[in-house]
Amino acid sequence: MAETATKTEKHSFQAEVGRLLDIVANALYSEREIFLRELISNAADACDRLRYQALTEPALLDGGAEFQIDLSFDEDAKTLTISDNGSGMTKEELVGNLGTIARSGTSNFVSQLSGDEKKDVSLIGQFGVGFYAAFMVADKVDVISRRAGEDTAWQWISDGKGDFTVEPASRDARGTTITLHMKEDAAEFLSEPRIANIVKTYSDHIPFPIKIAGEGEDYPKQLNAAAALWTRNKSEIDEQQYKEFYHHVSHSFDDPWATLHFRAEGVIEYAGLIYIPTMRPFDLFHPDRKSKLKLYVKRVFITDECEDLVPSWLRFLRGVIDSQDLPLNVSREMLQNNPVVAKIRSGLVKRVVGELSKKAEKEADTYTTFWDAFGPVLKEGVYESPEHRDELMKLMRFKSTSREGWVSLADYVADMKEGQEAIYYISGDDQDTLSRSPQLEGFAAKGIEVLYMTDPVDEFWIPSVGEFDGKALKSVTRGGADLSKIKGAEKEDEKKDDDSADDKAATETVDALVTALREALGDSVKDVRKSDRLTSSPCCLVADDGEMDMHLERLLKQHKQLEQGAPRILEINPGHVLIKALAGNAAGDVKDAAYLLLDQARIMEGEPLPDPAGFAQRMTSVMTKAMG
Ligand SMILES: Nc1ncnc2c1ncn2[C@@H]1O[C@H](COP(=O)(O)OP(=O)(O)OP(=O)(O)O)[C@@H](O)[C@H]1O
Repeated sequence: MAETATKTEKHSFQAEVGRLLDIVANALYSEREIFLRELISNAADACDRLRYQALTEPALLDGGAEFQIDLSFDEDAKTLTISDNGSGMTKEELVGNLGTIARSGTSNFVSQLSGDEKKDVSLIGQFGVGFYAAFMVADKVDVISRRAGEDTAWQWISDGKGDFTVEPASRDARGTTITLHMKEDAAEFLSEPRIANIVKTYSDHIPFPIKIAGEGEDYPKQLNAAAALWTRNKSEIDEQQYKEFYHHVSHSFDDPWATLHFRAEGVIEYAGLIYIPTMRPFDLFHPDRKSKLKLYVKRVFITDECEDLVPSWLRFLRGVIDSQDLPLNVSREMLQNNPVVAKIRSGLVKRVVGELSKKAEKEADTYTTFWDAFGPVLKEGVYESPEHRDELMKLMRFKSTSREGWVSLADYVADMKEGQEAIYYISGDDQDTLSRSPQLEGFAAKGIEVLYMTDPVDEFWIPSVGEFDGKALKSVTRGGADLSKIKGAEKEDEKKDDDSADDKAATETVDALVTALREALGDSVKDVRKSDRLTSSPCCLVADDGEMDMHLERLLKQHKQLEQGAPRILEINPGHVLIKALAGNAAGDVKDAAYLLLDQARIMEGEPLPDPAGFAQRMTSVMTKAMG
């Protein structure tokens, strides 16, 4: 930062802003007209913010309590101006808000931008470009802003190429004026019909008048309806208007998957216009898990940080709640543990869960797309809000070993094999790796469906629920798997015939091998036993009943929440040639083989080897012997 004699300060954009600006200027070319929607949206937010602040500090409104947004253009100078009398910004706010992307998770987001236009456009859709959209149409932008309650104004100027300057300026009253110096190829926007059309399309619902300057009696002419959309009758609102309001409140580009517009009347009174988005926002799993619903009181914006308004497992909802019962001067602190807010919350949850249940049944296809985006968040509700557990469990969908698409728990249960008493699942990081797990082999052979649990949250809700419809949820990597009771699709010739004399002898030698392995491995394992769940792999690891699932243990270790895991049970496949050969030689030294089997099972589990050097030595020795 350098200060010159004219008090002009030069600042560089945060690196992420630079990359974002490149993409905004180029990739979003076909949707350029949204620059105006973004700037009007910011102006409206600034008016909302000041209206709230003025509830406790009325002097902030000195100079005019009516809010409005003014547009004007000059064809000769090639400028378009958007001016508001909202909160305005201090010098620090100008530098901070228009030079960085302050939102959490941003660097992560920008690092995902690939330079591939198509992909980037959809990512930006989750993010919203906001103010930076100005550079889609302008090669220079200047912003003059004066914070309500302050005397000085500041001017911010940039060509969007890496840096910006800030210097003192003058402005008659509070608010912000943004002047866009339009690019040669953006002259089309310097026309009243074009501007009027864009405002009508995207910003009709903005609750403040948006006026365009001009000559004659009709001017300044109001271009929008300027009525809060949620206060209007459903019959007066078309789909496009609902969509545009969604874009405004959510700051995203996708379309809503569901729209709930309602009015609750009774003990308490409130209106709601709530949306379920189509796309997962990039910060859905940010640790603060905050909801972004906007709370209004009698049409005055209060806050979008009212955590009690909606449980965190519905934090993907966007939209507005407007209460008639809360006092206008409600402070954000008063909203905590507030009985009115609690009632709104419970009504809202009921409504949303009801809508989801309806859609799950009637629009099964789009419902699974919803589930794919937001299911992992809804699953949190199963253990956070036990009162909704039953309904939420019905809403759950899973990928499984037996089907292409998604399956509900009810459908899983309906398709269970004769003799099957549990709902089987396997948990891990991704379906592809899980599908190759040795523990699934016996289930696959019998055609028993196993659900994939690939969301970290699965490790929490499953133990808290334990069952569905009286059927226990059972991990295929934990406890004994007595599959013999289940009538499967196994081919006749693959069935074990335990009665033959040969097999009896084989069983005895395998038993001897189990004992030898147990001795060789000592405390490295909890036990060694014959497996019922393996068909083609020689061995695998499983957790004992009542012990922590192996995947959860790995997760906790990764997050340094657990130092030492419990020893596992090594299961061996009596039908495998390697095990048969070892069993024939059980009287010999099985130590190397025992550790190689154990390490192999660990590798398949994706677990680090505690003694990689020992593993390499044994491997080398076995290979040398095999070749010699
Ligand atoms: N007209 C304005 N008046 C006052 N503050 C403004 C105005 N325009 C922008 N700001 C400030 O600059 C910040 C950044 O704006 P920007 O549009 O980039 O992001 P945003 O509105 O927070 O979110 P999004 O990127 O999703 O639009 C705003 O949060 C606001 O604090």
